[in-house]
Amino acid sequence: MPIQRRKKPNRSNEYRKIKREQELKGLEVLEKNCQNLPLNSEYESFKELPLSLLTQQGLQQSNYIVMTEIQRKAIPIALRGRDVLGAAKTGSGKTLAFLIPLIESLYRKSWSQLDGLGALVIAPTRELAVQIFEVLRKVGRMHSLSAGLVIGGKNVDVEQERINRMNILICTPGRLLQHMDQTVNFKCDNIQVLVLDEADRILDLGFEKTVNAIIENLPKERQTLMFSATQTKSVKDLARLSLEDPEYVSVIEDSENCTPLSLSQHYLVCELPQKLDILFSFIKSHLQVKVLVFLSSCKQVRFVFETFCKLHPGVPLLHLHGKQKQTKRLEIFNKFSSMKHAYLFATDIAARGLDFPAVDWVVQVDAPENAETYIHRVGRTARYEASGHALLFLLTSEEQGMKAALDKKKVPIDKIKVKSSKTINIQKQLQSLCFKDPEIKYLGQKAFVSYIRSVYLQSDKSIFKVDKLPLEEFAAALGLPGTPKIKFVKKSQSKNITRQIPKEVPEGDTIKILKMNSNALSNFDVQEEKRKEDKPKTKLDKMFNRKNMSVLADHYKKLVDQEVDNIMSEEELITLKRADHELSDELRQPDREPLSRRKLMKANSKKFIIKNAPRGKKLIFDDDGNPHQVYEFQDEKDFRSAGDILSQKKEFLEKEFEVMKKEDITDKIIARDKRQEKKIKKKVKLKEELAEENIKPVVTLSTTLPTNKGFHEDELNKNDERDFEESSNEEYERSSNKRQAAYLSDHDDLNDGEAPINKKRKLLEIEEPETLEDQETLALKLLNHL
Ligand SMILES: Nc1ncnc2c1ncn2[C@@H]1O[C@H](COP(=O)(O)OP(=O)(O)OP(=O)(O)O)[C@@H](O)[C@H]1O
Repeated sequence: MPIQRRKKPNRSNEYRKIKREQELKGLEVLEKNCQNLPLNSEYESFKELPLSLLTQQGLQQSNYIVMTEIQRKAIPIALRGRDVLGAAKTGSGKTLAFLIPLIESLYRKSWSQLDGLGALVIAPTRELAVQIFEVLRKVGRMHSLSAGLVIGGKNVDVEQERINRMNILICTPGRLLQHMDQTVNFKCDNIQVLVLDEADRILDLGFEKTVNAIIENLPKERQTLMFSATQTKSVKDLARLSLEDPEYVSVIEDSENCTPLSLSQHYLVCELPQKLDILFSFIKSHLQVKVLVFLSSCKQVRFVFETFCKLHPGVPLLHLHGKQKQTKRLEIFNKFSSMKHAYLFATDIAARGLDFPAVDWVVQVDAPENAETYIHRVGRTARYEASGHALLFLLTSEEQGMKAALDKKKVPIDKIKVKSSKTINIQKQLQSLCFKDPEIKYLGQKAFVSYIRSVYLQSDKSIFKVDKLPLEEFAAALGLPGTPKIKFVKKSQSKNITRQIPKEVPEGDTIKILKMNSNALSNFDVQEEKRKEDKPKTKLDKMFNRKNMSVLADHYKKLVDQEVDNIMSEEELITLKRADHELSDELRQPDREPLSRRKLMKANSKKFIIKNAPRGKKLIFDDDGNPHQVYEFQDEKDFRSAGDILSQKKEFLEKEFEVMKKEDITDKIIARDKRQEKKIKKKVKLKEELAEENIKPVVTLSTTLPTNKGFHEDELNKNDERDFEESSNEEYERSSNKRQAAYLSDHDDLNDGEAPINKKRKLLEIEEPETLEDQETLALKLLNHL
């Protein structure tokens, strides 16, 4: 009797099974508790909520114990799976209010890497996305979910490789849409939770179309959470479209004002030329503090930063704006976060969501575009339970309009007076800096133009009045020897100028300029009379118009000749809202003016053609003989600023290794195809030769011999083909495995299963010939055999 073996109990398997059952039971209970969570209870701490142990541990280790008001109200609703539209003051903890439900939702669904992307968080700026990512890393540290940051400014290929492995993505809208369009296998059809942080800003930045396109790519059955400190009509419109029966949670409406109670807010009224004197005096009298200073454009920020650094105020100065490289921006963000006493000059890039710890003051040297931006800017101080101060500089012409806008938004702000006796005048120092350093002068000119333009572009004309600005005095206050040329022309003349929009401008931007001209040019237009300017008037103008002049000529050209270009390149302007963020690179062809006969003849003259013929470009050839532009190669300064040499080298080698790997695969495929082609040719030739000698070829895999009687030639050929297919599929792994062939004489009997050698048959096992040597050996063997 056969002995029946008893199966050994596999302890680890059983243990795992029991554990899994317990986990599932735990998840069921958690789900039930969430669904039955009473919403009107006054929860105080996170412990009172039905959260997973892993989240509880993450919160505890990050010192998040007691909930803030928005967390108390929003988290229970979101845990029940409802959509939430949340509004709460700056610094009140909205980030956790959406991150906790997001993590818990995926956890309760036992989300794993196999399930793919489960949650998306969209933020308006890269810095904010990085910050959210850091909070997620802190509170989600005990979970095994994978999370990635998709924010642009980095290599798309690297992101493309990793993006498909993520469960949670924190991203900026443009880059996310780019991946949706370009990344193979990037799937969003399993998304469970979508978060839009600072939704109003996303829309303000002109990302409405992008967000709509993203939402269209997401499954309808999902939870959507939208948060901001300010809610605009456009957010409510978006909420109506993308949220399903949302719960509106607001802790602003209940309170008397919409800024933190621990924030003291003041404004002062001054004239434009006094602004920098007052700012410098403020810095000199507040050295032991951490201050965020807002200015209206990148050029303003750069000029104030560069000049104030040279004036040595006695406190570290930093600057942050959108024209800096991403790595630099993050470096400054981290540096300012870690510093105790410092001044950061910034554009509105730092206005939203950023959580710099312990900022004492927010000083707004240039007025915000509206009350919402004011609320977000001052929200960088007095965060969570800290206190803070805010100071706003207003021009006399701005006071009434801005005060009314702030009152309407319930912003408690008091007026203070500036003691002129205590103000330090820095005009002479700035003049001397501009005189000594053309770069500073150039920056000053650009700062001047960009400020005037930013005022001109503001949409709220009840606050911003460009015609009230004292231009000459302002230029002098910046230390400039003269007032940069910004001509104000009448509306009719501006029409001509808009037709001369350069080719390179994308269609969206063109529309934007046209719109601006049509609604904002009732009295003035910040354009110069292009036609007149085309002809150099004075010797100086001629000199400046000559190419290859010093840097100043270019600066002059940029300031005077290319005002239109400048307007369009200034993306950082507060009110310059991008009309179209689609990834299309269609360019608009400008309308061209008809040429006169004289001009036409001139254009066709030989001299003109030779003079204007395209010049050859200097190219550098690499090792493979491919040409490159000289400036494709990075200059040393850029190279050094990109990080230390070793890590750059490592990164470079890794990238090149990836490229080599891909190239290797292509080479292998080409080589394989060539080999196969060669083999087929040889086989056909061999078959013909054998047919002449009355021998039939039978090709088998090395170990098997056919046992069926009556293998017809067709079948043999089929077998032959299949063999090739197998070989092609396994080529990479088994390219060294050689197949063997057996050649049988026509009257050999293969039927009876006996060893064919016993029969009167000629069996010869040889290796498939691959090289010339193999072929010679095969020919010899065949000759011997015959
Ligand atoms: N429950 C909590 N306990 C302790 N600190 C908290 C809690 N919730 C949030 N914070 C802290 O409060 C600060 C502000 O939080 P957060 O950045 O989420 O605010 P916010 O409402 O998103 O602000 P903003 O509107 O400016 O984006 C952060 O430093 C955060 O660590």
